[in-house]
Amino acid sequence: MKAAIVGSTGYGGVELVRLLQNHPYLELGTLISSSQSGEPLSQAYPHLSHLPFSFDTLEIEHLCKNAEVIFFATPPGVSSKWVPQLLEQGKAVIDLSGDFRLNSPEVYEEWYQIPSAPAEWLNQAVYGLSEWFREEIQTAQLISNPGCYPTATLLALAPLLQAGIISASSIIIDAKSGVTGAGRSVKQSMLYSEVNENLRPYKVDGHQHIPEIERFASQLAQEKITVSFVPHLVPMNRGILVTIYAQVLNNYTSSDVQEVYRQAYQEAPFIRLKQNEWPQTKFVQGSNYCDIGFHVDERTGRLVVLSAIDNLMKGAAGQAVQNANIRMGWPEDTGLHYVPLYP
Ligand SMILES: NC(=O)C1=CN([C@@H]2O[C@H](COP(=O)(O)OP(=O)(O)OC[C@H]3O[C@@H](n4cnc5c(N)ncnc54)[C@H](OP(=O)(O)O)[C@@H]3O)[C@@H](O)[C@H]2O)C=CC1
Ligand SMILES: CC(=O)N[C@@H](CCC(=O)OP(=O)(O)O)C(=O)O
Repeated sequence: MKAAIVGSTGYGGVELVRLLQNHPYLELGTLISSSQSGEPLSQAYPHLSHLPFSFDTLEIEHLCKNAEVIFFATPPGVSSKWVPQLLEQGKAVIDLSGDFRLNSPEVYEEWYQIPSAPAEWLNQAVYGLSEWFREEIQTAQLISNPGCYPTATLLALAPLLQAGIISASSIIIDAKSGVTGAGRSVKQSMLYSEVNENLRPYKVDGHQHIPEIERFASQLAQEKITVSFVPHLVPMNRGILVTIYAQVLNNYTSSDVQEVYRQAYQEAPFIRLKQNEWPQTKFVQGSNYCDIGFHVDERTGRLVVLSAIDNLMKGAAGQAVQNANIRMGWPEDTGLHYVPLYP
């Protein structure tokens, strides 16, 4: 099956190129760039000079002719303009951007500060948090891939919220990300000299992933949830670590929490429950795993949960391929087998 990648000059896009090279059922049909069309892939990424691809222009007819599934790895506000036309042509679309993750145009415009896709299209999107929306993904025409922070956060929180183990009003999320999370476009704040030897909190007064986390946490818990969420930029390329604090209800113990996670994820090939060491970004680098560990602090009555992912893999391209696999009825881990890197 042929795939198109729109935004293939970016970090999410090039990670999809890496993954599709080793996918037995998906092949690269066309790589789209709005700024470098006609240029060889190797010009943007010299390490890929073995692949005989040049970038193509973004046109509906070209996409439809060269792909059955289309990945958008573009900044906010791009996919919402193109996806409705592709859906009308019967194509399957997996969108890595935030354009279809919220169900209210007003909420999207408040947090993203740009025009939203129309509500009718927002309502067609299925949220691609693979482990929790598998059934819906199987028949979706438009899969809205989750944000990187919401992926790490919701995978850690969902089992606890469903089991009613934590107080829904007590959730605090302390999140850290590597710099590839900000994309490849040039920004002064992302210069080496600005980022290196620095630990930077940002968007402390409101990050666009808050409404996404709250929407799906509330849906999974079946009650309204608000969270405190503070992201930080860490001087490393890849990786997200979130540390979540919440009040434990009814004196639930460590073994209760362990059992809740075990049951939730016993058939989830990419969730690893850590018992003998804490999750770390290095242990998931380049992989589609989400490593989860926890500690029930009996002294304070609080649960601390740690969740680590690679932002470009489980947080973006890896989960997008996992969703394509689920959608097409292939084994969920097709093309995602991982040979660990260390150091
Ligand atoms: N980086 C990450 O860890 C994660 C990113 N995401 C989301 O995925 C999306 C892609 O992120 P990322 O790869 O990091 O971003 P990058 O900035 O690295 O890449 C985005 C690409 O989109 C293309 N693009 C820009 N403007 C347009 C336009 N108007 N029309 C068509 N294409 C355009 C650009 O390519 P060109 O100019 O060549 O067309 C660029 O290469 C974003 O929405 C991001 O928020 C989600 C989860 C994690
Ligand atoms: C380190 C860093 O800057 N990360 C980005 C993640 C962006 C992202 O993935 O945004 P959407 O998924 O909502 O489009 C940020 O915090 O804005």
